[in-house]
Amino acid sequence: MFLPSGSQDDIGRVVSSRNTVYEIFRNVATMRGYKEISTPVVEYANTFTNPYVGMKLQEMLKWFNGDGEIEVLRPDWTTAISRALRNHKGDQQKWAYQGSVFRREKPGIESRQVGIELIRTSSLLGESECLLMANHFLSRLKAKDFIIELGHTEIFEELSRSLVLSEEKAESLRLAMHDKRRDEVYRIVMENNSKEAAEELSELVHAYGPFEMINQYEKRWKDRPLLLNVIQHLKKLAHILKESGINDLLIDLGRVKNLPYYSGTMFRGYFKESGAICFSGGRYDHLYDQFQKNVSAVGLAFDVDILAEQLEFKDSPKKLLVIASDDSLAYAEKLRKQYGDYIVDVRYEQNSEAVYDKVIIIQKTSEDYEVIEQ
Ligand SMILES: N[C@@H](Cc1c[nH]c[nH+]1)C(=O)O
Repeated sequence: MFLPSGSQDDIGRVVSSRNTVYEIFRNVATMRGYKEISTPVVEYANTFTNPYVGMKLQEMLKWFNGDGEIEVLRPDWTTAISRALRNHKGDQQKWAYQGSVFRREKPGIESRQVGIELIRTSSLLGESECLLMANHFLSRLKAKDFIIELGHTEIFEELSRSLVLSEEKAESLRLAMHDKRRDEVYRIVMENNSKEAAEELSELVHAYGPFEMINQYEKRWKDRPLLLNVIQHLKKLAHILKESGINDLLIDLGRVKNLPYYSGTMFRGYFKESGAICFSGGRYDHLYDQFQKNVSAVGLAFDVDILAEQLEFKDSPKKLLVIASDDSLAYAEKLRKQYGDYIVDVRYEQNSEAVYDKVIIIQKTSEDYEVIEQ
């Protein structure tokens, strides 16, 4: 009644967990040489809907401004950052950000992200840094049970290149690939009378599993230079990850892009137990074309809400309750020094809800203060 549907207040643990995620992210990003960047929450819709980006206006939170232009709440950091950095001079390659994005398709509308964007790096350096940073950050969050999935936009693009499909049909095909509906993929492609493509694409739906599966496809595509190149690139990337101790890798060679601007390697991180996606990203070398700039770029964003959910507070400090009065507030403040490693809560009476490791009462005597431990 007081809040629009999709908006909500949060209290206590969930807020603390998110803030812990933000803090650890900032620390890891700083220590890896990232520079922080922030962009406004309100932008022009066209920044995200223009053909270079291709996001859908229907999914954005939007309104008309006084001049009749459509403005939106930031639906995507990557696009906003490319706009912000389009004329940036200097050699900084690694950028880090934190804040909300707003998309209608997401339950809750607002989702909190922390993320990184790397520009003008060689492709292996940029992609491996994204995933090594993800591993570093998730380890700092003590989130060990995750798995990384690698995919590449060019496999589906190459195998469907020869098809002549209306925009609508192309979208249905992409959707069927995304949902792994093999029969539907076969049916749509057969409408095009392309038996070979229908077989290849419907088989691609199942090119999903442990990373080692990639060797099969390396053999299968040995005479197809473009596909072979993609496979060898993914193998090199996986090799760097494995050498760095990251062994839980999957491939999804049939993956289609979840954001229109991806052009190359894509990656996602899943929690094994819940299957929740904790990060998602990829290469987008053509996003800067809209500014007549040729900039290679790759990045990923972490879902703060998902990360915060699985955070455990193992070593939270002990709690002290100081019961004071109007006369002893200044004295109670002094006690904080003495109990430097405690969480110190000053109140006038007991708290019926919280549990404390220690409770002390300050009583003012005629001369001084008396501290009584309970
Ligand atoms: N902006 C993407 C993540 C990403 C960052 N950089 C590249 N991709 C998302 O919201 O899913």
